[in-house]
Amino acid sequence: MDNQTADVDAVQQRFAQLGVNGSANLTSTTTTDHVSNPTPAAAPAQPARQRSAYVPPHLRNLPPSQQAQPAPAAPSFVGGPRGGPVAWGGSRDVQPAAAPRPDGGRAGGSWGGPSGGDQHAGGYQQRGPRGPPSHAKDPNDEFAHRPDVKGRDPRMEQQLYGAQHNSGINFEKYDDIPVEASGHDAPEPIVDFANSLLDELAKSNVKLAGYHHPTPVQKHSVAIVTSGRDLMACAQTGSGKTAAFLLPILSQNFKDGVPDRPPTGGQNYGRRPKVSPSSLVLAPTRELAMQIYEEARKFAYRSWVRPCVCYGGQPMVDQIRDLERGCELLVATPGRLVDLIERGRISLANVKYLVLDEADRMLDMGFEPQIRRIVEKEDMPVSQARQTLMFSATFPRNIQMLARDFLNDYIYLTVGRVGSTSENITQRVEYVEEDDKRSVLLDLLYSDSTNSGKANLTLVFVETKRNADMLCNFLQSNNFPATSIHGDRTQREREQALLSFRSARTPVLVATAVAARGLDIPNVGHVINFDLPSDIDDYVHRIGRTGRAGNTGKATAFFNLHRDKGVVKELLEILQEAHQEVPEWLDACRKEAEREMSFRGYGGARRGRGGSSRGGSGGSRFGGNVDFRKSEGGFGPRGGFDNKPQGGGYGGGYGGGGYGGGQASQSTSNSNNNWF
Ligand SMILES: Nc1ncnc2c1ncn2[C@@H]1O[C@H](COP(=O)(O)OP(=O)(O)OP(=O)(O)O)[C@@H](O)[C@H]1O
Repeated sequence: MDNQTADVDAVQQRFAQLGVNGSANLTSTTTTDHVSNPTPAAAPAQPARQRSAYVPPHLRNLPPSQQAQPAPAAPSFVGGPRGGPVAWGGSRDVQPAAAPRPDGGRAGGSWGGPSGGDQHAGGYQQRGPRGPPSHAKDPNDEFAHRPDVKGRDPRMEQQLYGAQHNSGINFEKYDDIPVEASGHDAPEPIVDFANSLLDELAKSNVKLAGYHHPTPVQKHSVAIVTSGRDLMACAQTGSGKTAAFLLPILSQNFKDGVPDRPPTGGQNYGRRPKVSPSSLVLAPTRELAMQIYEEARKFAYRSWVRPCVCYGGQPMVDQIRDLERGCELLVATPGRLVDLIERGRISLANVKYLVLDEADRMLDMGFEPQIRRIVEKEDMPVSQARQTLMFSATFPRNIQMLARDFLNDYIYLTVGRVGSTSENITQRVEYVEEDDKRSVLLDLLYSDSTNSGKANLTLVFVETKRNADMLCNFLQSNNFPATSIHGDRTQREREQALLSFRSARTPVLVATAVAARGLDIPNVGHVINFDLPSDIDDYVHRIGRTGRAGNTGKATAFFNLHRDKGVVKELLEILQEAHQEVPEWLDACRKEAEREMSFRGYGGARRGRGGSSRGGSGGSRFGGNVDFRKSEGGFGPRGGFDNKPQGGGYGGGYGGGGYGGGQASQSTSNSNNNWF
């Protein structure tokens, strides 16, 4: 038997063991054909089909006698953990035990963690006896004249900036995206980093990070924040929002100079002093918090600003120990931060810069009480005495209400249409019945692995934790190296799964919505919505895990009318908005769904939102690309609003259910526990 035949046999055996039943008509078509063109009428009521053994796409058009004959070599993923290929048919051991440590060997996986030695950009010189020696400053150093800037540390630079993934492809195309900044006296955007008002150390770190041009959101945000204004910014996924808030804040920190107070905040009535950061970033998920923290380390390099991160699922004692070594910029999830405040370990009295990243997600996850407590009921300075920034790719109206309470005379910045998807992502929607989903998924994974010449990672989203485990097991049992991430896995397991995925050891990650937001993983080439989410904003964030920073990516959604009719209208709008191909059957499904909903008396989209998730207009989701202050009383401090929480729905958009009574968080907090 020659090698090729052996490969094909191996592939055949793998698929033969699937226990996945392909339908009769599926076996005679290509991947695309069998899923994308059902007639709308036929789609909901598929005839009973005879089940047969799964036949991979490359063999489908051959007569049965040839189906076991030579075919393409077994697919492989290039770029395994040590740069070598990882064959699909390789080991089933998907544990990332010996994965490389891009962080230079910190404890606790790729995310490191406060307990894993001192990995802080600003902290390495403050280390105790076990740390490396301080790096003396070269007299020719460009910062030789600045006592607040430390010497260079090549090892640290390698750790922080070693693996740059910004390809720069299409990056300039961002300049075509329409930008709107509303609010009075919005400052002019910067043109480039070099000529901006950023502190010189910030500029130097930007260069080290490999950022040559600012993205549109960065151009505006740098100008707005350095001019001292509050900001609410909406920009597409992957468009550089993290640096858009970290850079100007750190730059302001550098300009402000080392504060004239002890790094740990001073008096605490005989107890250990409280940690008292000057910048606080709140993020919804642990993984996102870690990611922001890692970015902060890049931009804080050589400075006195020491970033720290705190999130649940990790021993509090380690985090406290790390905080006590000094913390000027704290990235935290709201729950853990409240715990630390309750234990008297953190004071917010010195906060000058407050950021809420993915604020809408935090509300959806039920964090509104914690956020309001942190911002309004502890010792944080009032909005006029701090700068507050809110960032997200989507901005439902309830978030605008939060902005009204937290922000002061802010600029509302939209880059592109709010909630739109990047045109760098090619989106496809395939009609797939529930029973066929696994089989179609295998087709897609198989064809990706044969077509792609580079290390492409695939992220598969499902709705429930249980389904994530089951699908992951299914893929593993078919020799597709996969791992999973969801809320029932321990933090360590979650971090290991991400590390394993990032390093392409397991190039398929099955995830619930816990991985939908903010995660920035290079080389995610394909996002598959195995289950479409019930909220279209989640769709936008999920597919935004690919096509980031000007790179291209693709997204495939499995749609069927039985399950997904609630999102069909908004999905269609998103496709049109991003100039994507809209299958005719999808439009027919929309009509069918609308007919059914009007028959049942639905007011609009699901979850009690009586209409669009933006603007509350009840119409198009893109009707709400507006600063709501425009329609409700103009700008200026507080925009002329009273500060009371809203009682009922907003403009008819939120009165129907989950968002009534100002309790947006509670209506969906359970879903966080059960689903993610
Ligand atoms: N000016 C820039 N030049 C080159 N790369 C950049 C620039 N700004 C950001 N990036 C890179 O782009 C990627 C995406 O950035 P980031 O994670 O901040 O996006 P985002 O807008 O926050 O996305 P999401 O909405 O999904 O959270 C990151 O890898 C980041 O390092």
